[in-house]
Order: sequence, then C-alpha cells, then structure tokens
Amino acid sequence: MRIGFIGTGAMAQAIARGAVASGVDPATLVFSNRTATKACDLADELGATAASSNASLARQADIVILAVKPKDQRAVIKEISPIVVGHPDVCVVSLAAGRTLDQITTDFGAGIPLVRVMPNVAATVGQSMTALTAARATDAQVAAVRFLMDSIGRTILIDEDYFPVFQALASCSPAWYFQIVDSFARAGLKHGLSKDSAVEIAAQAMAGAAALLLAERENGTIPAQLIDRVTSPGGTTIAGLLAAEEGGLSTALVSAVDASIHADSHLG
Ligand SMILES: NC(=O)C1=CN([C@@H]2O[C@H](COP(=O)(O)OP(=O)(O)OC[C@H]3O[C@@H](n4cnc5c(N)ncnc54)[C@H](OP(=O)(O)O)[C@@H]3O)[C@@H](O)[C@H]2O)C=CC1
Ligand SMILES: O=C(O)[C@@H]1CCC=N1
Repeated sequence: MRIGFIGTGAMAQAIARGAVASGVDPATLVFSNRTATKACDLADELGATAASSNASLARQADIVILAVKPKDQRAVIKEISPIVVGHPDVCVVSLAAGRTLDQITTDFGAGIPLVRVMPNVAATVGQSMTALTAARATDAQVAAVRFLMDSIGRTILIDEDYFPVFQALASCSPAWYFQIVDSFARAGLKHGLSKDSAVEIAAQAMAGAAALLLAERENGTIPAQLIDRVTSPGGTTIAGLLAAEEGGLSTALVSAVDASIHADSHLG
C-alpha cells in the first residue's frame, strides 16, 4: 500500500517520520509540495520518493493525505479529482481544520472514500491526540489510516459532529497550554527564577500531571480526586486554586473552547 502526502509541512513531516519510526517501509511513502525542494528533502531524509506534481502523486498512492492548509485544499482537490474519482481503492485523507466530509465530497464532485483526521502539534514528538471519522471508506481503509495515526500518538474514532469540540480540546489546546506555561514562567521570573528554569519546571509539572491523570484514569480516577490529593487543608494549593478561580480560570477555559468552535464554523 502506497501512502502519498500532498503538502510536506509540519503535520505531514510529523506523520511521515512517526510512520517510518514505527516500522512503515519508507519506500511506500511519496511526497509532493508546492515548494518542491521541501518534498525532495523529506523524501531524501526518509528514503522515500518525491512526486513531480500532486497529480502524479495521486496516480501512485492508495492513500492520499491532503496535508495543506484549509484555504489551499480546494485547489489541490481540483488537481487530483480527475484521477481519484471513480477509483474506490483510493482513499483520501483530510487533515484540514474546519472542512467537513460533506464540503470535501462536494469539492470532489463525487462520493469518494474519505477519512477526516484531526491530529495535534505534539505529533512531532509522538504524543498527538488524534481523532478520525470517515465516509464511504472501507473498514480496511479506515484501519490503515488509523494505523498510520497510531504512530504519532493516541487515536480515537468519533462522530464528525464532535470534531469542532475535539479540535478545541486536543488540537488548539496545546497553544493554550503553552500560554499557561509561559504565564507560570512569568510568575517564576517575578519571584526570582530564570525564565528558562521556570519554563522547564512548569512544563515538567504539566507533563507529570498529565501522565498521572492518564495512568490513574485507567482505574476510574477523575481529575477532581487528584485535585483533592494535592490540596492540603489550609495549605498552599487550595489558596492558589481559589485565587485562580477568582480570576476566572474555569470560565475562561470554557469560553476559549466556545470561541474555537465558533471560529471553526467559519473556516470551511
Ligand atoms: N499545525 C497544527 O497544529 C495542526 C494542523 N492541522 C491541519 O493540518 C494541515 C497542515 O497544517 P501544517 O502542517 O501545520 O501546515 P504547514 O503550513 O506547515 O504545511 C502546509 C504545506 O502545504 C504546502 N502546500 C500549500 N499549497 C499546496 C499545493 N497547492 N500543493 C502542494 N503543497 C501545498 C505548503 O507548501 P510550501 O512549502 O510551499 O509553503 C506547506 O509545506 C492543515 O490543514 C491544518 O488545518 C490539524 C491539526 C493541528
Ligand atoms: O489554528 C488552527 O486553525 C489549527 C487547527 C487546530 C490547530 N491549529
């Protein structure tokens, strides 16, 4: 099975490197990119192939991954639809935020096998949380795409209706977590730490908290129980937690998710 990536930016690079690291034969990967040298460089790095055009790539691949920005997707679909339509053995995968299966199907002008995927930036370090949903793809095609995404982190199959909220919680939230760490680092700076140390300290605390939560979740533990484990009576954590809530922490995060869902509805 040959896998083609149209667009070799941050996401395509992460997925392709993850796939090769987890044992996918690089000879089965083919790349094309608007700036062709980028596709060639990635192909050289991995021992894969660069295609001379998006159309040439579509002729070679069983799975065609559209890894371009949402605004560039329609132009790519125009180039490849004459090749892909009418070949149900070819499955198209979209990474684009805000573009629904229906919108993509309309752009192709026919009901081709489609998988919509939403990874996140932590794919670069094999720690993505990735959602998948499909239309008309066979179980084998969905399984092949999921196998690929499993190589960059955790995956979940969800109904497409939940993509906007998933995207906020998993794909936008890394930027919000970076902002939170940056804010903690400023607090560290205020109290005499170097910014660099404060970033390391806050980021490791965040990573440790996430690892603990995911491990304990297996036993049914919920975040509130872990909060109770950290907060001593009359102690420092409860003082800080209440101050953060007074500053609107919970409502600010819910508003962030609402704003992201609203923005998503205007992307397609
Ligand atoms: N970044 C993220 O955190 C996430 C991104 N996504 C989605 O993933 C997709 C890719 O995002 P990302 O990797 O960050 O984007 P990048 O900007 O890093 O990469 C996009 C690539 O597409 C190439 N490109 C643009 N137009 C064409 C074209 N007509 N033909 C071939 N290649 C083209 C660009 O080429 P050039 O080198 O010439 O610029 C660039 O290399 C987007 O749809 C985004 O919504 C989803 C979840 C998270
Ligand atoms: O900001 C964006 O639109 C994309 C979608 C998810 C992460 N980045």
